[in-house]
Amino acid sequence: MALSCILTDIEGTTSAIAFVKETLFPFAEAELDAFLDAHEEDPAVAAIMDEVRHIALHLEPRSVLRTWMGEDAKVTPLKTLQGLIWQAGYLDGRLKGHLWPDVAPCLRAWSRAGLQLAVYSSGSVAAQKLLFGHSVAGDLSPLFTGFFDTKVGGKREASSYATIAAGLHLAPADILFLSDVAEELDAAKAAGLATCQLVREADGTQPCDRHPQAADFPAVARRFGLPAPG
Ligand SMILES: CSCCC(=O)C(=O)COP(=O)(O)O
Ligand SMILES: [Mg+2]
Repeated sequence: MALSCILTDIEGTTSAIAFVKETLFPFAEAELDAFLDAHEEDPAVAAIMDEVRHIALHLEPRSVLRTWMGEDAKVTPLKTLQGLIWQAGYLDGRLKGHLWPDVAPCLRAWSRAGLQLAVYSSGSVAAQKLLFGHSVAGDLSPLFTGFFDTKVGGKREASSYATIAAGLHLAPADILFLSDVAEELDAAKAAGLATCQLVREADGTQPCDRHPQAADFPAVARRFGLPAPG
């Protein structure tokens, strides 16, 4: 199998689920009202609020956003807004993007070897760039040539992966998708991508025997014959 691109999920794959659920999400929830009071008139924020009103007709938009936050709903306007709120936290140092220690060395080795790297997360593209740009391992954003979010579709829909492959100008079979979530891997496999489930003990991932499994990124490298850090 000649892979030319690694497409990676974030939560549960490069980064701890606890970082997303216990740091990022509470940060956005705590800052929501202050952020909206200060920025509701900004065109980007006004467009998000219009989208919320369009989806949840007749409901109070701030309450809708809080309900979605409570449900961890992967709704594009919420994910876009969270990214805008996190920006201030990353820029003033209150937030630092968590990465498991095995991740950055492998990403660097894979990029050095000429593999393309791309991200597909429910978090907005802006949020992805912030996490990798302000990560515990430094600024990794230049390693990536593609960032994809729910604007290409949901992560459990095969068509999203076909859209990503087309966006990267690659055949689906050239791309290896890494994720902890079986339904996302099923969708990627249905679109023709190679798949590998990250089963991270610390995250309590449920193993799925429909896909190759790896405990960390070096195990992905061994399983797929990819370069490993020297
Ligand atoms: C860009 S980090 C924030 C991740 C996020 O908002 C989220 O909902 C988790 O999505 P993922 O697709 O990475 O599981
Ligand atoms: Mg995940």
